[in-house]
Amino acid sequence: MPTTAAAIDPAVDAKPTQRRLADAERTDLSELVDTDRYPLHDVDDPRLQAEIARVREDLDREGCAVLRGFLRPEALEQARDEGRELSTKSYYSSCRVNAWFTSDDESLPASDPRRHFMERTSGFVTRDMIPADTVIQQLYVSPAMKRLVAECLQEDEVYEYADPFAGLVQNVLPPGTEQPWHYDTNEYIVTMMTDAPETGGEFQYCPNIRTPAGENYAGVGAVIRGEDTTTPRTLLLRPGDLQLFKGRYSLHRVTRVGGQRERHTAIFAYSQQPGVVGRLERTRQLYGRVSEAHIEAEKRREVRADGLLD
Ligand SMILES: O=C(O)CCC(=O)C(=O)O
Ligand SMILES: [Fe+2]
Repeated sequence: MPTTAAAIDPAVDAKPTQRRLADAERTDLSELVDTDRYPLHDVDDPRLQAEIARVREDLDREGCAVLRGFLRPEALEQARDEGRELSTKSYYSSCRVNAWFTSDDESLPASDPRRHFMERTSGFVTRDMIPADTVIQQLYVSPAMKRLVAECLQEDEVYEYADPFAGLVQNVLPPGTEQPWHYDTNEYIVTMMTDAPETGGEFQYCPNIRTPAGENYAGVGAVIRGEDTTTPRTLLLRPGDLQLFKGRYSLHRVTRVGGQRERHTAIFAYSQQPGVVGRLERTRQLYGRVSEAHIEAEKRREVRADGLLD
């Protein structure tokens, strides 16, 4: 006769699991998020409305906003421990890049900022490696989180990436590494540090240093060469703060990490449309491998480029 766990110990049945799993129907994040300050389950709550209004203002003004103390202390402790465990699965790549990620152009004078190359080390743990019971995976898929991000960005809806790797990643910066000055290709990113280095690893940004009307090479060059130290702002970020950042026009970097401890940041990637999958070559470059989803998405793009289907 088969015996079930419940038959042996009735308490098991009464308390099936302690750990919550990522669930795209779960709106109540009160175990993880400081919902006294950010009552995510009720978008109409005046406390949340006030926070959203402030975030919108900050984003409009300087492309950067922070929801301080977003995680509850116990959830932060869990996220930090999970991040430390996950970091052993990081894929690292290093390359020399300029702020635009373009290749060297010898026709330009040596002093041009496009010829200023900096060492960039990326360490990433991809979504497929991040278990469903981790704090960051639970947050990423929750409708309450998506609603918050959509409200802050004044979008109707935001969606998880369909990309099996890139939707949620943990960014790992070991001591001695940095993310040099750059712009993002995404309109915005949502991030949360889960572990801070002992020294360095500071997020610095130059609000709207370029605009759709111009690159402002002179101004950008002065920052990149370290001649202009007054334009960059340093944002004090603490583990458990949620950051929204629009990086298309605001040059930014993470300074070199010092001390013994790594810097861990969760990056929550959302899009305006469902079904987003990253490009094949870019995926290989960033994560060292690709999935069937990337290969198939690339094939569909090629078909579309021919104009033969849809
Ligand atoms: O880790 C951060 O705080 C931001 C990193 C960044 O700029 C990026 O991933 O593009
Ligand atoms: Fe960036």
